[in-house]
Amino acid sequence: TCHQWGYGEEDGPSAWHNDYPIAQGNRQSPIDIVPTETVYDASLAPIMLSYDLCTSVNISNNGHSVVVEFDDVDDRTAIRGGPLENAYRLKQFHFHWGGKGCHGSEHTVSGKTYASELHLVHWNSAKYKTFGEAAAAPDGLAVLGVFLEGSTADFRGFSPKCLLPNSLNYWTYPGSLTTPPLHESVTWIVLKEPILVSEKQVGKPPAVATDGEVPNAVVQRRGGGQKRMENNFRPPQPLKGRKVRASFN
Ligand SMILES: CCCCNCc1ccc(S(N)(=O)=O)cc1
Ligand SMILES: [Zn+2]
Repeated sequence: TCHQWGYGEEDGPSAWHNDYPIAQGNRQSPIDIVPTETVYDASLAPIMLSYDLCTSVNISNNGHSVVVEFDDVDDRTAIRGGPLENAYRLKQFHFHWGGKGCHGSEHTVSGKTYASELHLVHWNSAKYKTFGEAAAAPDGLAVLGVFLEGSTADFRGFSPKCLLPNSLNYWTYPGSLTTPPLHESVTWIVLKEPILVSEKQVGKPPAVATDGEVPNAVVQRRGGGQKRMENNFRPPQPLKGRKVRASFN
């Protein structure tokens, strides 16, 4: 069978190891972040985001999420500092969400789930020539995770900068893609402070699939061909001895 995966009963996270054995690897994501078990590392630099000259090129529903892609021909739009040794170039951002109520984030904080989680995906353009190459390398990607919870928030323009909270305090740990191919290539940087988005925005999944083309994330939804894409989050994975560092005390 070709690599069809989703979030349903048959093809969801508990089945992914059949096609992607790395699902049971030693640096899988997401994880449950337990603040009292994190280690404050004073040598961790602040993260620096240069998103001012970012050029989004498209938005698409890939059957697993809504993805906004960026023009990544140069380091204009990049993340630096933090646990990173050089600039990582912004490739895309996307979201993970639930259905009703407050579960939907991938990372959890002492078991607390948020309504949704934004992932800003960057790749190590200093060491690799393409995103695909970087995505398979242990130091290839850096994903900035931002929790979203309910109320109303500004959403002017499309600069990812307006999607960020006031504080850039973060946790960081070595992990993986949270969807197949689950490559263990991600340095995760998860911001502690959530941003606020409106209940109706988070509760209501994005535009339904266009008629006829029903992405696989929708196909296995039971309840009679509902057109909603929801619950596209992977549950927390074993820490396997990894250290989670905090940039703040
Ligand atoms: C070489 C093919 C890789 C495509 N994979 C994209 C991708 C990017 C980010 C994440 S996430 N959810 O870990 O940020 C998952 C999957
Ligand atoms: Zn993601």
